[in-house]
Amino acid sequence: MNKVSVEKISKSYGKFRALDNVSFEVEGNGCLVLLGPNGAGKTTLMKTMTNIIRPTSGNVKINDINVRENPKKALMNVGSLIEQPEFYSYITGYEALMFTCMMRGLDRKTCESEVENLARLTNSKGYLTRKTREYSRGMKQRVGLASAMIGDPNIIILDEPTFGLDPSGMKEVRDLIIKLKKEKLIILSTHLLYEAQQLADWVAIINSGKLQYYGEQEKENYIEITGNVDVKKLPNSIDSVIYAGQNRIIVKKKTGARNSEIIENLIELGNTVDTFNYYSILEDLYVNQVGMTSD
Ligand SMILES: Nc1ncnc2c1ncn2[C@@H]1O[C@H](COP(=O)(O)OP(=O)(O)OP(=O)(O)O)[C@@H](O)[C@H]1O
Repeated sequence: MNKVSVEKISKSYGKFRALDNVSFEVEGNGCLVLLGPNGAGKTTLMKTMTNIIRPTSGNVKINDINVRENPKKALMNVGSLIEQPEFYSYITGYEALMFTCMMRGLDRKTCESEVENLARLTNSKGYLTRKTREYSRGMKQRVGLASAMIGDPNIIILDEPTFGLDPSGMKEVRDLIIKLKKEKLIILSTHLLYEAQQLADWVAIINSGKLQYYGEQEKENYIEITGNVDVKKLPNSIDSVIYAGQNRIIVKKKTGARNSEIIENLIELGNTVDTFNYYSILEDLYVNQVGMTSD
């Protein structure tokens, strides 16, 4: 079972409410992406999940075990990377990983092969023997990611995992998460909607400490069609029109409707179709929930 239950979590810093009665439950394998503007409360939420801070009220349960009451048991199978990873500057990345691994109760030999394997996965092998004070932000991030994966946890919580990485590094990490989420529950925050579109099975949008939206990412239900399409001549396989402009419409298709069938029907009804592609409504959803920064 991989389950995280956030129950009515609030967190105040003095009079300021960083989190306000946030509740949701995520269960299964896949990736939950937390979205929201700077200062929305994403990191604070992840810190309550991993027992780094105590919520003012509410509970987080991992696999039904209360993180506050029984942190060791609740977090036994959880790996995390919260905020920017910092290491003692006088140790090497290898030593930092070995230390974390041994803290997890694994013997030296297992730790050596584990660190070797994670160094390969995160592409950090080339500099692991250097002191961490010499690391760039991206190098630290990769070692931090490796550290979050030590012991092969079933649940991994990552605060902006691609922050500071170069474009190839970002892709490597995204590919790694796509692989990991097949058999784990990943919870991550990001500001990159493209990343969220690629990774998310579920999306939570947080704004000013409140959960504004929680739902599945309906990746395959929305279609963008360009061509000469008349909204009065749409087949039954289309559920609703989200946007209609000149030569471009965005529609929600009916569950189970096949794309080839929709295209055929559109043409039979006298429309012309130039392009037909999946459309992510995540950006529309985000802007609807959060508004533009200049609002
Ligand atoms: N220790 C603290 N003391 C006082 N206020 C804090 C503290 N930590 C966080 N905050 C405030 O709580 C709010 C939420 O911060 P948080 O770091 O959770 O946001 P975030 O959504 O992760 O932002 P970002 O996307 O910029 O990383 C912010 O207004 C922040 O200033």
